[in-house]
Amino acid sequence: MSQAPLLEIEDITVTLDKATVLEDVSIRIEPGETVALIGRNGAGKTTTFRTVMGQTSIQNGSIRVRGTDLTDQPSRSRIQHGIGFAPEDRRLFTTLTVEDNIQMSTWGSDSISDEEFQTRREQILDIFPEMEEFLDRPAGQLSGGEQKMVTVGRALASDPDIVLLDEPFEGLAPSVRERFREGVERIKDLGISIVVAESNVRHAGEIADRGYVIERGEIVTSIDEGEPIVDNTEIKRIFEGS
Ligand SMILES: Nc1ncnc2c1ncn2[C@@H]1O[C@H](COP(=O)(O)OP(=O)(O)OP(=O)(O)O)[C@@H](O)[C@H]1O
Repeated sequence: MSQAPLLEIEDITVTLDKATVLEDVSIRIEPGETVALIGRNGAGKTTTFRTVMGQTSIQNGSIRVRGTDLTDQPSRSRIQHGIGFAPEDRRLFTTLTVEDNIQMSTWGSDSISDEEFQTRREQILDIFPEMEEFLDRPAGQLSGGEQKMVTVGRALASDPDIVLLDEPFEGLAPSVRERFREGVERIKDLGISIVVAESNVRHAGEIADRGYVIERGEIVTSIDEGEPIVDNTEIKRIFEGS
């Protein structure tokens, strides 16, 4: 019998304020993969991630991690099952230090001891050594790029098997973006699966093994490993109108 996928989003439909924002969205992620969820602004990427994290109510469908159904579980349980999330809007506690923001994500978790957290902390600083410089500063005093770094660090603190990165490169200066790309490569090297939401096709093509294309809340095509992302026909239609 084949093993259940690491993350399986099956036929999810989400209605917000009477509008259907996601319709029958299905995505499967296997261990160690980096997969892009590509779509224009408003296509439904953030809502997909928020639904995986239990932050929206779901009309239909299921979310499973290694075959365990988490559809009705709270966000905390999803984190404990190994899903980390770096939201686009960051959601940091601006008056708390970076260190506290990161450690808070493990509060209430039975599965992470102080010792394990120290190991995670070292791993995070290994991925983004520059964070050492601002660990003691309130998160609200950091630049946008630094704050993004903290959200990724926070997503890694709970020892995830998979992280959801929502537009991690958006708004970053080219040099900072390059640092982020290196950071993402390090996360991959740790064997952590990544789902990256991207409205920038080139960025998606640079880091993802394969992809799903989302348009108006529906997955319109998937791009297999080895197939070019940037030159995909549906991508061209959506992004270039050709
Ligand atoms: N709370 C809400 N109530 C009603 N509609 C919503 C709500 N949240 C999102 N939407 C709508 O759902 C659609 C998908 O939004 P979503 O944020 O998931 O898109 P996205 O692909 O992540 O784009 P972006 O990167 O611009 O956030 C949009 O049309 C948006 O206006």
